[in-house]
Amino acid sequence: MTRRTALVRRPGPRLADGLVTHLEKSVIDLDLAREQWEAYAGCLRSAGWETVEVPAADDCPDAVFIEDAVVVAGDLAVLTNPGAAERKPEVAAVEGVVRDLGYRVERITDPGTLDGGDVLKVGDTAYVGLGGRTNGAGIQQLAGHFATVGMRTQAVTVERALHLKSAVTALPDGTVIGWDPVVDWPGAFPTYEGMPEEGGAHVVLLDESTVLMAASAPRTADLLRGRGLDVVTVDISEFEKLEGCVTCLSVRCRG
Ligand SMILES: NC(=O)NCCC[C@H](N)C(=O)O
Repeated sequence: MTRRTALVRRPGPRLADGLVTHLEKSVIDLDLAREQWEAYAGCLRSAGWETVEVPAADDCPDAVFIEDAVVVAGDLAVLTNPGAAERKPEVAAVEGVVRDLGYRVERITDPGTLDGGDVLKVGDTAYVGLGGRTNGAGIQQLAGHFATVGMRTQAVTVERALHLKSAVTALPDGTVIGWDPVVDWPGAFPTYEGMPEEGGAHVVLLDESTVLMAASAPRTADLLRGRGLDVVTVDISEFEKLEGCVTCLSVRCRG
């Protein structure tokens, strides 16, 4: 497989009813959210990614955070079993899309729960957040599935953030970056560096030298540019109010 396809899912009319766990609820501007989502998808396409829309799930306020519904690795797509009951109906419509893309499909089932936002792949290691949304049974099931594509799985406790990838992501060279106040176990990663802003913990790898980041982390963007990376920024303020970040608005399928 050689592909650079990104799954995305349009925000629905009930976006403002999305869950918040570590933040106070604030007013969401739905029109602005829709514009920001278009701009985000446009950034992916400008960087050479084909975007594929998963059918909207308008009854599910958080469906736009498509990363939580499916995890891909090699030829495998693992449909998740989200830890929040409200989000479980988001998963069903993803299956047809990943099958059409040629993926072999497995799934996380009860009593296991797992949100894709808890899965950080770095090389052939998948770090998986054990916390509010993902439990030990979910991680065990994922480890079994990932073993079939040569990925090893390591659990990392997450207590101060919604998901592991709300706290840390990885640069193209494998360095794990995070925002120290919400990183429970920096020592879990071979290399870890704290970034100066919360939004600076989140990068989407567009290619080997380019990352996509939220506009809310300008100091981190400068810092990463200083390290020789190309940095593309996009304003996702309406999704940040719902504890979303750049990673959770797409699923990158590389092969
Ligand atoms: N992967 C992610 O970080 N997803 C963000 C999900 C935010 C959503 N409001 C939720 O609480 O599930």
